[in-house]
Amino acid sequence: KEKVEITKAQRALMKVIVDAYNRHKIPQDVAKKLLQDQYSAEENFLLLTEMATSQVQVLVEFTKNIPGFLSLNHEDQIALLKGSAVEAMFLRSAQVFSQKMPNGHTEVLEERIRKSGISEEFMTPMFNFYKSIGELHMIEEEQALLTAITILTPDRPFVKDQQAVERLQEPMLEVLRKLCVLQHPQEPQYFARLLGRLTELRTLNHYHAEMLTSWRMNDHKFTPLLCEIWDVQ
Ligand SMILES: COc1ccc(-c2nc3ccccc3n2[C@H](C(=O)NC2CCCCC2)C2CCCCC2)c(OC)c1
Repeated sequence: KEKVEITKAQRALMKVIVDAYNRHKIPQDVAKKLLQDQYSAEENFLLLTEMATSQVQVLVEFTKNIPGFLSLNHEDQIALLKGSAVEAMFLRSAQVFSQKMPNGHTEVLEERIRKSGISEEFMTPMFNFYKSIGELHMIEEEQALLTAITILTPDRPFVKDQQAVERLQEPMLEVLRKLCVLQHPQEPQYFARLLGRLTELRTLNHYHAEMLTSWRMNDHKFTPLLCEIWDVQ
């Protein structure tokens, strides 16, 4: 039986990531807002673009706190952010959707999202992902590390020095692996399940631009930041 122990250095790395993650969590208010009222497709689209814009800004701040990130080649820093922003947004949405809510609230939230204006064909892949994240019952350390690992994916388009990114991602993967063994001793394959979610997350990337342009309304307006990050307009 492998005796797993998180070293002092690994605990310090985890603390840096979790503190940054908690400091840069956008307010959960989007779920509360959606539970309060029903909005038109136009209002929902505006809410999505506002939430997504602030989430990208928060993601940049979180990423700057990842040890070693600011020492990477500057073009590679941009390539990593651009390459992971949509995945980080869906990962955050899944965490918001899976958070503990009073009885029946998650069902109302799901209903509001289903009727928000997004076209039918994307509901299944999106909710399948949200539910598969929810089933993992991740602790915040796992959520924070998974977000950092998503950002530090070496094979994003246009990344020049992939080895430098691997050198940052590997210690995160090792801490997460140990954490999973310690947190879920009954589930030796838990870490593999967690990484499997990252593969599912990449498929949402493919749907993303079409989810936006097919939103049930005319004249989809995006903020300049979202035009940079999303493949729209
Ligand atoms: C591209 O298509 C879509 C479709 C749905 C969502 C989504 N899934 C959600 C699950 C839980 C709560 C909110 C959720 N959202 C939108 C939102 O506000 N997402 C925020 C993005 C930044 C990080 C926090 C969540 C809602 C959907 C209902 C209409 C208003 C926007 C989504 O979030 C990427 C993207």
